[in-house]
Amino acid sequence: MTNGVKHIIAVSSGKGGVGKSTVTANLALAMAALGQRVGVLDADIYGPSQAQMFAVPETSKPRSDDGQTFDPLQAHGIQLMSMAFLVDQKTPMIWRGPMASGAFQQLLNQTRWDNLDYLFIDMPPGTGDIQLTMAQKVKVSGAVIVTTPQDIALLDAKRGIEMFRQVKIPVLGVVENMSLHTCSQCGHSEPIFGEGGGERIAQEYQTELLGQLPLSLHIRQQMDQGHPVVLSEPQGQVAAVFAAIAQQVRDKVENAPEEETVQISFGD
Ligand SMILES: Nc1ncnc2c1ncn2[C@@H]1O[C@H](COP(=O)(O)OP(=O)(O)OP(=O)(O)O)[C@@H](O)[C@H]1O
Repeated sequence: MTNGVKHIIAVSSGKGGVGKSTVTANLALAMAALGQRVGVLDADIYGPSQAQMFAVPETSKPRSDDGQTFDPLQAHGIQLMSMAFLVDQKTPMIWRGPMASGAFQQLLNQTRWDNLDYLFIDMPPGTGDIQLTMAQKVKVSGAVIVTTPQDIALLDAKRGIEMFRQVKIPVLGVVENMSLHTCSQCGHSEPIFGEGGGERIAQEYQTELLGQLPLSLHIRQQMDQGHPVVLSEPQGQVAAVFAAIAQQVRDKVENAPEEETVQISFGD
């Protein structure tokens, strides 16, 4: 077990830009609203965005009293660590790649998480080194797959589900983001990225559609300002969807049979 953490939940997407980080931040806050102690680890080395989403100033660095371990930052009641704190974002992508697994392990092992019930990991998109490192090195209670209903995103999401299955990490379900857009002027709703994709993929892989989130100007604006919608509109419809997703995640993890969370060994 990772020190100080009861359950690790990987939030993953096949394709970039489908809203994985937005879902991670809001889901973490929704889980905290259920009375759980929650942390977020931003492992998206190619575009760490959690610090911005939690309104943490760019210059913030985690404290290290002993030079070996880091204290996570605190934001909106969430313990936060990010690749962005360790890897200079001006370092070219091509160099960041090989550093990724090492930096990820460092974040996992050298962060002094304070008694967390849930640690949500914002994964880089795709099925690369970090995913494998995670599967090899830590016990993950489950993965949440984020996708838009668009065919191209679904195709990549399927690859993600298959990868988690192969490494024996239980897939807790699918979150369909940017499902429907309702025009703020005329009220007309349109499925800009297609319809029913999340449900189809959930059925195909015998998992569940955990929730559907609208494509909404408000979600984007609040996120950019560092006030995720779950915080800024706790009584709103979107917060209710996140609350329902958080409850399902908690129920699935807490009721999982012991063997489902057993880690396979790659014999490293
Ligand atoms: N439901 C939504 N409605 C409107 N905008 C959204 C929604 N979800 C996410 N966004 C916006 O889309 C952009 C991409 O979202 P986000 O960074 O969460 O995606 P990602 O999948 O984590 O991307 P990456 O793979 O690049 O890290 C952001 O500007 C975010 O505010």
